[in-house]
Amino acid sequence: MMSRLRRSMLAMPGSNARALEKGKTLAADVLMFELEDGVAESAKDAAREQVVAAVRGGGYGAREIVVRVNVFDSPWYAADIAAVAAAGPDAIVIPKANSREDILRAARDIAAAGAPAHTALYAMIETPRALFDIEKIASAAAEAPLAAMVLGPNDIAKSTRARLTPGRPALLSWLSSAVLAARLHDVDIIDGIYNDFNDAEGLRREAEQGRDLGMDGKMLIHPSQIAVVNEVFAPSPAEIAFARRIVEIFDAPENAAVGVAQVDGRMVERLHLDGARRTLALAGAAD
Ligand SMILES: CC(C)(COP(=O)(O)OP(=O)(O)OC[C@H]1O[C@@H](n2cnc3c(N)ncnc32)[C@H](O)[C@@H]1OP(=O)(O)O)[C@@H](O)C(=O)NCCC(=O)NCCSC(=O)C[C@H](O)C(=O)O
Ligand SMILES: [Mg+2]
Repeated sequence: MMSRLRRSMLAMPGSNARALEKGKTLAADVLMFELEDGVAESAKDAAREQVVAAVRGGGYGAREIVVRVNVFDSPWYAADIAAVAAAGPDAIVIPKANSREDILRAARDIAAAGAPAHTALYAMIETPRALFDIEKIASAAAEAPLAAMVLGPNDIAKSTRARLTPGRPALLSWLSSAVLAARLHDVDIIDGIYNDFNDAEGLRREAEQGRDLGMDGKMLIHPSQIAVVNEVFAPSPAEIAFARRIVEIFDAPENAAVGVAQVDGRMVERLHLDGARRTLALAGAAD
C-alpha cells in the first residue's frame, strides 16, 4: 500500500518568517518547520510561537506540515511538545531518536499534550545508537503513529567521524539498513540532506543513489533543491508505460491463470504487479 507522497521534505528554520510564508508557494511534498539545530538558543521561544501560529494559520494546501522539536533532554522539549502537539501538525519530528522507547515516549507525550489523532511522528536517525538499533526504532510503528524515519547525515558524520564524500561510501551500509528496517515495519524512509545547495548535479546524483537504494524521498534545505528531487523520485514516462503494461496483462480476465509473461523482451511475474500499481499511484499522486 502506498502512504503519502514524500519525495521532497524541505526544512526551514522556525525563526525565519519569510521562509515559513514562502513554503506556501513551494512544490515540496513535506515542509519541516525547524525548532532544533537550525534555530539559535536565543530565538527558540520566538520560533516556537511563530511555528505554532503558522501551523494554526494553515494556507499550505496539500503539503504535509511537520515540526521538528528539540531533543528530549533539552530545556525546550517540554514547551515544544505542549505547544506544537496542541496545534496539530501532520507530524512531529523527534531528533536524535535512539530507541523504540523514545518513540513510545514521544507518542505518550504528544497524546498527553492533546495532539489530534492525525498527528503522526517522524524519527530522525542520526546517532550511532540509532544506526545500530534502527530496526527496533522502526518496530515502534506497531504501537505508535510512526510514519517515517529520516536520516541526518550531518549528525551522523559528527558522531561517527565518517566523511560525507561523493557516493557516500562510508554511509552505504547504514543507508541500506535503514531501508530494510523501514520496509520491515511499513514506515517511510527519507534520505538525508545534501548540504551544497548550489550543486544541482551533485544533488541529483545523491538523490538517484538514495532512490536506487529504496528511499522514499530526500530531505532538503533550500527551495532550489525541490524540482530535482521531485523529478528523481517520480516515476519516469518509461517506468509508467512499463507499469501500465504489467497491470493490463495481469488484470486481464483471460490471463487469470497466467503467472509469468513478457513485456518488451523482459520477463514479468505476478509478483511485479504490486510494484507496478505503486508506480502508477506515485505517478498519479505526483501529477
Ligand atoms: C541555507 C540557508 C540559510 C540559505 O538561506 P538564504 O541565504 O536566505 O538563501 P537564498 O538567498 O538563496 O534564498 C532565496 C529565497 O529562498 C528563501 N529560502 C531559502 N531557504 C529556504 C527554506 N529552507 N525554506 C523556505 N524558503 C527558503 C529565502 O528566504 C529567499 O526568499 P526570497 O527573499 O523571497 O527570495 C537557508 O536555505 C536555510 O535556512 N535552510 C534550512 C536550514 C535548516 O532548516 N536546517 C535544519 C534542517 S537540516 C537537518 O535537519 C540536518 C540533520 O539534522 C542532520 O543532522 O543532517
Ligand atoms: Mg541533525
